[in-house]
Amino acid sequence: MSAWDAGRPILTAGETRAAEQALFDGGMSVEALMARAGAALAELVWRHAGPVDTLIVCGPGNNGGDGYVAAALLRRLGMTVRVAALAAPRTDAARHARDGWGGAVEAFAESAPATVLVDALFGTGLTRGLDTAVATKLAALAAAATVTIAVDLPSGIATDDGAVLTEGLPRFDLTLALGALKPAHRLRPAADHVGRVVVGEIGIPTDATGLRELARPRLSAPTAADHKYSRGMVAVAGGAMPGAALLAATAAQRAGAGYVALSNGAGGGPMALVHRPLEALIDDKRVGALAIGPGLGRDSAARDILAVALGSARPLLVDADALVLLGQPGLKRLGALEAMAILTPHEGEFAKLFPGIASDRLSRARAGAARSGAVLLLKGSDSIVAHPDGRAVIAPAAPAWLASAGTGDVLAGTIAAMRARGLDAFDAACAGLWLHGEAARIAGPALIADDLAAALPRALEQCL
Ligand SMILES: NC(=O)C1=CN([C@@H]2O[C@H](COP(=O)(O)OP(=O)(O)OC[C@H]3O[C@@H](n4cnc5c(N)ncnc54)[C@H](O)[C@@H]3O)[C@@H](O)[C@H]2O)[C@H](O)CC1
Ligand SMILES: [K+]
Repeated sequence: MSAWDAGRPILTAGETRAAEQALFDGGMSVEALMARAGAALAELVWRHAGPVDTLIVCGPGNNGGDGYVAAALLRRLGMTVRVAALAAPRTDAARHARDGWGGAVEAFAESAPATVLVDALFGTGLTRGLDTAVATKLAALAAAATVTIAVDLPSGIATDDGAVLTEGLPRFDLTLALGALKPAHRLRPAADHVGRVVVGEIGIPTDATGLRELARPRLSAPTAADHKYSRGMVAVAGGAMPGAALLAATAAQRAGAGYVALSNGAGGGPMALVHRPLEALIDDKRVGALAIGPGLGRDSAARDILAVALGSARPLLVDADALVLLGQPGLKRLGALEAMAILTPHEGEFAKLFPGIASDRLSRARAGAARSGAVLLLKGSDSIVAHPDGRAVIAPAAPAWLASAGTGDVLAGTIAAMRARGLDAFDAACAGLWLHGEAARIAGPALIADDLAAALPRALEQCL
C-alpha cells in the first residue's frame, strides 16, 4: 500500500457535493442522507457529552438540518435538549428535519447557554464570515458551555483553504466531519478551531479525491538477505556549514539507511558516517538519494556543488540553500531529470523559488509541484506534500517545538533515507514527514534537532 492509499480522504466542498449527488442519482433522498448525518451527530453527542443539558443552534441550510435531526434523536434518548434557530430552514430537507423535531425553537439571539453546545449554524455552504452579532453570541454560548461540538465544520471557517473568516471564532472541543475530512480540518489557521475531529461515515463515495491525510507509513524490516547497500545508500552534499549537513547525514543513518556518505564534511559525527568527495558519490549507482542544501551555503563553491548534483543521475532531494540557489534555470533542469526530485521548501524559500504563486498553502504546494515537475513538500506546522500529477497529502499539525534550528536538516536526511530504501519520491516525502513528526512527539518539549535524529529509530519502530 502506498502512502497515498493509506491516508484518509479529504474532500473539498465541491467534491462533497458531487459525492452526495452520486448518491442522489442512485435514488437516495436528501432527507435519507440527512437522517444518517443527524444520527452520527446524535451518537457523537451522546457518547462524548452524555446525558447533560444540550443546546443545538441551527442555521438555515442543511447543516442546521443535521442539527434538528440529532435533536429529535437525543430527545428520544431522554436527554434535555433545546434548539435555537438563527433563521428558518431554507431547504426542503432542513424544513423536513425541523418538522421532525416538532419541539420549541428558540431565537438564537436570545438563547441561554447549556452544558453542551452543538454548532449546526453553517457547514460547507458558508459563503462569508459570520455577522458580528452572530459571532459574538456564538462565542458567548461556547464560553459558557463545558463541551463544544461543531457539525461538519465550526461555523465561520472556509471549507477549502483553511481560512478563518470570522473574528473571535471559538476553538471547539470536537468536530464531526460528515462523510469525509475537509481541507479546513487540517489546514491552519482553521485547523486550530476544530479540536478532535471524528469522521461520521454517512456512505458518500470518497475515492475520486486528489487529497488525503498523511498516514503512518508501512515499512519492512531488513531481512537476512539484506546488506548495507540494499537498505539504502544516501549521499549528503555538504558545504560551508558542516553542522547542518552532519545533522542531515545522521538523520539518514537513524532513519535506517544502510550506508551514509557525506562530502565536504569537516570530520566528526558518528564513526559509522563515511566521508567521501562528491565526485566519487555522484557516479556511484548504489547511491539511492543525494541530499543537497543543508549547510550548503550560498557562495560560489555552493553553486559549483549544486551544478555537479544537478548533472548527476542520482535521485535528488533539494533543500534549504540549494533551493535558493536553484533559480529558474535550475528548476527547469529538475523537471527534466530521469528520477523525480523532491523539494522541501519552507514558505520563505517557496516564495523565492516560485515568485507570483500567491494563493492558499495547498494550492501553492500543488502549483509548485506542477511547475517544477518534482514532489514538493511545503514545510510548516501543517506541512503539505504535493505531486506534479495533482495528488496532495496534508500532515496533521506537528508539535510546535519543531520550530528550532536544524530540524529541517533532520527532515531532509530522513526523507533521503526513505528515497534510498526504494520508495518513490512522493511516498518517500510522506514517510519522512510522518517519521519526523513522530520523532518530535517522542523527543518532547524543548527538543533540539539532535534529539529528533536520536528519536527516529523509535518512530521507525512503529512503522515495521
Ligand atoms: N447536501 C446534502 O445533501 C447534505 C448536507 N449535509 C450537511 O449540509 C451542510 C451543507 O449544507 P448547505 O445547505 O449546502 O449549506 P449550509 O448549511 O452550510 O449553509 C448554507 C446557507 O447559509 C447561507 N449562508 C452562508 N454563509 C452565511 C453567512 N455567513 N451568514 C448568513 N448566511 C449564510 C447560505 O446562503 C445558505 O442559505 C454540510 O456541511 C452538512 O452539515 C448533511 O450532512 C447530509 C446531506
Ligand atoms: K457548523
